[in-house]
Amino acid sequence: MAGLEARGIVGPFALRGVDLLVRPGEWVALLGPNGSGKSTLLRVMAGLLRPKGGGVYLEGKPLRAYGSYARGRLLAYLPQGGPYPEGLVVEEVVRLGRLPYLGLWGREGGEDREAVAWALEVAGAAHLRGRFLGTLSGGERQRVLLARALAARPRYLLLDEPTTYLDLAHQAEVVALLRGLAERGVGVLSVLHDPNQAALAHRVAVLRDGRLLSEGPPGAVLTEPLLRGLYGPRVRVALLEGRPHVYLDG
Ligand SMILES: Nc1ncnc2c1ncn2[C@@H]1O[C@H](COP(=O)(O)OP(=O)(O)OP(=O)(O)O)[C@@H](O)[C@H]1O
Repeated sequence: MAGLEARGIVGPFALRGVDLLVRPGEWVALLGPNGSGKSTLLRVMAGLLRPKGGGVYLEGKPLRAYGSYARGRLLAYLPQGGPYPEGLVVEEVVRLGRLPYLGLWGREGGEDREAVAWALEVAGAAHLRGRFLGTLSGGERQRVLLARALAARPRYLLLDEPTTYLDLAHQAEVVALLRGLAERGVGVLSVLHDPNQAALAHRVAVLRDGRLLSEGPPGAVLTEPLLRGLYGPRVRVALLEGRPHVYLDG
């Protein structure tokens, strides 16, 4: 079956039985309070953490049955924090994203160079290509790491808070990019804290205390009762052009 699927994930840490399916061609935003298990779920779905119960399936096959290069060609993961390869030049960092195609000693071909150039361009990092990663601002670095994930041209993209460190204009660009990638067939799962960014996704999944509280189209999930339950009684939701717009009263 097409898709990246978490089935009955229990543990590690907070997760208490989570089912989530990300299909090619859709962007799912994962929302939830601090400590609810979002990053843990993403790392489990990227194959970086082993669940205590349940399993992850990539295109119908258990994720752990894939070798790391085969998995890396299908699925890319953008972590929330470091460590960062600070001593590398941006272009080298992004080329690391091609590792699943090259192996450790592989020779780079035209397709690899094209993918790196494309990823730098769409992540808005092409002008940084000659800079050392360690000299960049937080937002610039974030765009380079996004480019590294894109360079694999993955079928599934898992992103942990991809808009952190970005200024307002770049946040909007990344959000538009996620939607655009999904529209070109990529399955995107992104942890986001801003419900107004999540409102632009095709589907929103909400985690609380390690369980999936709600899942569906943004208009059905991002309601006042649900958001007040998560973030307190001051939350208000207005509809702007048919989409929920979330703000705090007073
Ligand atoms: N390595 C670890 N060892 C022990 N507990 C951990 C570990 N990693 C995460 N946890 C715990 O698991 C729970 C979920 O953490 P997780 O990082 O998945 O939450 P989150 O929803 O991504 O939070 P945030 O919004 O703050 O990033 C937290 O209570 C956290 O303390």
